[in-house]
Amino acid sequence: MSYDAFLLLSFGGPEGPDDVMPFLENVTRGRGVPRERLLAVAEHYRHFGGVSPINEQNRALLAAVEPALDLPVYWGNRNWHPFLADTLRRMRDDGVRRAIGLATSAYSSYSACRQYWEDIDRARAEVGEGAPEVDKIRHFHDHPGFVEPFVDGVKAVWTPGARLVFTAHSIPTSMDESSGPEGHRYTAQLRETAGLVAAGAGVAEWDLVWQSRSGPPHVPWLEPDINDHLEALAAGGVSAVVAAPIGFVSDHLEVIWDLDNEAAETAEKLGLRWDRVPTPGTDPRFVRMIAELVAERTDGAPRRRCGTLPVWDACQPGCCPAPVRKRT
Ligand SMILES: CC1=C(CCC(=O)O)c2cc3nc(cc4[nH]c(cc5[nH]c(cc1n2)c(C)c5CCC(=O)O)c(CCC(=O)O)c4C)C(CCC(=O)O)=C3C
Ligand SMILES: [Fe+2]
Repeated sequence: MSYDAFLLLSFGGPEGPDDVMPFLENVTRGRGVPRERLLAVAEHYRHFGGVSPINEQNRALLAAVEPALDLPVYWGNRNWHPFLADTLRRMRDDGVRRAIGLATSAYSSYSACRQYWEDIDRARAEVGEGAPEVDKIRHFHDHPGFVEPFVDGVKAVWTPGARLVFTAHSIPTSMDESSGPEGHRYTAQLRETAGLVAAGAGVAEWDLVWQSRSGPPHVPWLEPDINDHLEALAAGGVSAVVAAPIGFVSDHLEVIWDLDNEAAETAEKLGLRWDRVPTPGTDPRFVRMIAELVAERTDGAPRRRCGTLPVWDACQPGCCPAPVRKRT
């Protein structure tokens, strides 16, 4: 297949205090997130002047990727400027017919995968006539370019006797059940990545736990939460924790608030030594990975990967379906 552009697809984040509530309303529209949760998360953003680091991180990633590709690069978000529809309109005006897209999510699940396909469909419909076609790059949870930066991060702070704890964004258990072609692929991929990172760092024992739970309390989400897990570890006599947020590709707000602030505070209260491993960000191996993933699609380059779960280029229709939303 030949493509005439590369498109980075991401979540988006506010870039000032006035953006916070409109951004959060975009994220949560029709998703049954309680108002109190919304207001609490708005406070997290306000601690950073209403600016999420995610947009700057995506600009940096795009700048690093551009010289590694033979294609013009573009960037469009789900929830904030530059919105995907505006980007697709600009691409059409630049003469782009068919783009290869990379979402800033390594894993399966509605939020991390199918929802990006829906974003693309909606944005193309909004642009209408001449809107570029967009294909999406496969999950990369087991690509060495994603795994190795975490391995180095763990090694850099490892102390014998510490507990290695991997974290990822919690999702509703129903969303995990319908993730991937046979279900539960979100948790399966995360376990695979965790095992690969732990093995690379030479650590035998590790845990996979969850962070950043949203949604109403009566809806079950993946557990345990990192904070509850720290309590359990401390009660069991553990004295040091190394936390590796393998659910994310950059140190955005879910990392710098939910881990560096909340979980670090919990650890301090419990007398636990706490080290948090960086995400890949613009690590040269991660940047090279993106070029390799594009080459898989354009030149039929072999897939470089270290896991064994199946991966695929195009998602089948039943994969990661949108959650059934009850109207109340
Ligand atoms: C799986 C997953 C990822 C990882 C994959 C990926 O990266 O895509 C992720 C990433 C992110 N989540 C982010 C922010 C938020 N997520 C929310 C809410 C939700 N996340 C969900 C899932 C995920 N989210 C879900 C199922 C919801 C419930 C609402 C719904 O069904 O959609 C809310 C609403 C308020 C609240 O937290 O309740 C916010 C503000 C940011 C931006 C951070 C920044 O600004 O720096 C990023 C990268
Ligand atoms: Fe989220």
